Amino acid sequence: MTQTAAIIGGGVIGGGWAARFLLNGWDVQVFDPDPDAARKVDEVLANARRSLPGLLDVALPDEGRLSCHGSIAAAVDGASWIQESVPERLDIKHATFAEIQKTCLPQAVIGSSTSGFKPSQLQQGAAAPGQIMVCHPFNPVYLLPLVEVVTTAETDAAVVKSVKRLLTGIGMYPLHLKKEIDAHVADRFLEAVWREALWLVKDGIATTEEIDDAIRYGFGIRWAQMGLFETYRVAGGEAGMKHFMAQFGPALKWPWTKLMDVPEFTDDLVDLIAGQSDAQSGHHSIRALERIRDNNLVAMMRALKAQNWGAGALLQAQETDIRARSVLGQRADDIADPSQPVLTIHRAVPLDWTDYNGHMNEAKYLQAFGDATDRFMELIGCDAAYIASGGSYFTAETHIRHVDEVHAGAIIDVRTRVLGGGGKKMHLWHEMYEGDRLLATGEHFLLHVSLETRRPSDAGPQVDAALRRFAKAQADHPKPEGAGRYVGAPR
Ligand SMILES: NC(=O)C1=CN([C@@H]2O[C@H](COP(=O)(O)OP(=O)(O)OC[C@H]3O[C@@H](n4cnc5c(N)ncnc54)[C@H](O)[C@@H]3O)[C@@H](O)[C@H]2O)C=CC1
Ligand SMILES: C[N+](C)(C)CC(=O)CC(=O)[O-]
Repeated sequence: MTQTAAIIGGGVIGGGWAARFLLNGWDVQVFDPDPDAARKVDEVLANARRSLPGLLDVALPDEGRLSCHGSIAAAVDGASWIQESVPERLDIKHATFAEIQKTCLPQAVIGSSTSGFKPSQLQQGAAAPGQIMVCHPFNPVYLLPLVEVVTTAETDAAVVKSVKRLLTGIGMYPLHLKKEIDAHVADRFLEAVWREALWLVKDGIATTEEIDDAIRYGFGIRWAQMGLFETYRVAGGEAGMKHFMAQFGPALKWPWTKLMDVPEFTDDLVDLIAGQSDAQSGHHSIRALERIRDNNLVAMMRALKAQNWGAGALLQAQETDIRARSVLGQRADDIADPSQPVLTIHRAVPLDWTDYNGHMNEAKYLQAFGDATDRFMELIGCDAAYIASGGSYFTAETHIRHVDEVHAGAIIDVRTRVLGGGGKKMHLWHEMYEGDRLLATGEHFLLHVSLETRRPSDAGPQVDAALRRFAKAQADHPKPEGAGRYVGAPR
């Protein structure tokens, strides 16, 4: 059954939460008193639609329904998750919780996006304190997985368990903190770095752009994949962490830092920072910067996914879970009617698959058809275990016809037919669609090989039988239009 999330406050963060829930199949009900809020949420959603679905190599569930409401009571009606993202002021947050708790479901989770307040502060004076907890996300909420979950003694352990399950289900990484503290964990780092950067600008040591360069050309990339301690462990060389600490620990006491002071936010300092920031990035609109940021995040996260590491390992796990629950997790025996083409790919076109022509690059058609072949091999039993036992298929010949273009974010399906197969041979026909629009066809001839001799060999009996079952059941279908075509054939 579709679940409903209420988003109270639809600004930068509320809009991001709305997109995260919606694109993971939840219905979303928004309340925000700003008359412009629906437009802003729509704009965030448009950016999310072009970036989030393509993170995975399998489609997310169908998008839920979005509605905007004129009161908190209407927005929280029937919601099992309520995410508060109103401005960072305790009095506004308290008034919002009081209004929510007048009518919300008693079992609903009330998560607060607060960047700094402790959950015990949020719970003060609440009708049901145990229902309120910190669920602190990171911008853009629809792409970044981290959520700091901070609870108090009032919070039921079973609720925490269900909160973690629900957040994991929408592709997030709940980090449950052992103790509450002002600004949780991640914002304490960010504040420390920000404070130091402000001094560097104020003292004329570096501009905003130079500081950003110091991060993005170096330790920023390093942190994204290993964090702080794992990075420093490696930096200690063979002698490891203890050596690293012995060598660099004393430096912490040298005057390298002004971390304990905060520069005063005088008009001069604000103008200096804002002016440098305008010079650095003012030629891009905020929405354009968001799109640049999202393109980069998607490319980096997909690179981490290929390595099954860090945030990428989380994507792998989500993808495995979605596949297992869909027809893409089927084996040949699960398919009652083998006479029909088999769905082998159901996914969104990722941002990093598009090119200078603004559409899916030709190389990615081969990628998608290659993935469809891999999926079909798995379906007939040529899976990781079979390959480890020494047999596999190598592609000998490929012919792709590009019929129509497709853009980032579109959901594409590949349906696969067997034109022939058995013994050493497998002849596949892939058709790629967006809805019922044919985008491309791929004809692929593969040979079964022994991975030991690297020479053609007959497929194992179970793989062979499964392949022949499809080939026989589909043999009476007319030959697909375009099959056997070659580049010089008359048009
Ligand atoms: N912007 C950021 O980078 C991050 C912000 N947060 C936290 O998220 C929360 C929201 O921050 P932003 O989205 O950045 O602020 P924002 O200013 O973009 O959005 C706040 C929204 O709340 C609405 N609002 C004001 N009073 C309201 C009320 N009584 N009921 C419902 N809506 C109301 C406003 O109209 C506005 O659309 C804050 O607690 C902030 O600390 C958390 C992570 C990152
Ligand atoms: C600046 N900030 C404190 C609102 C930042 C956050 O809370 C998290 C983020 O997205 O950086």
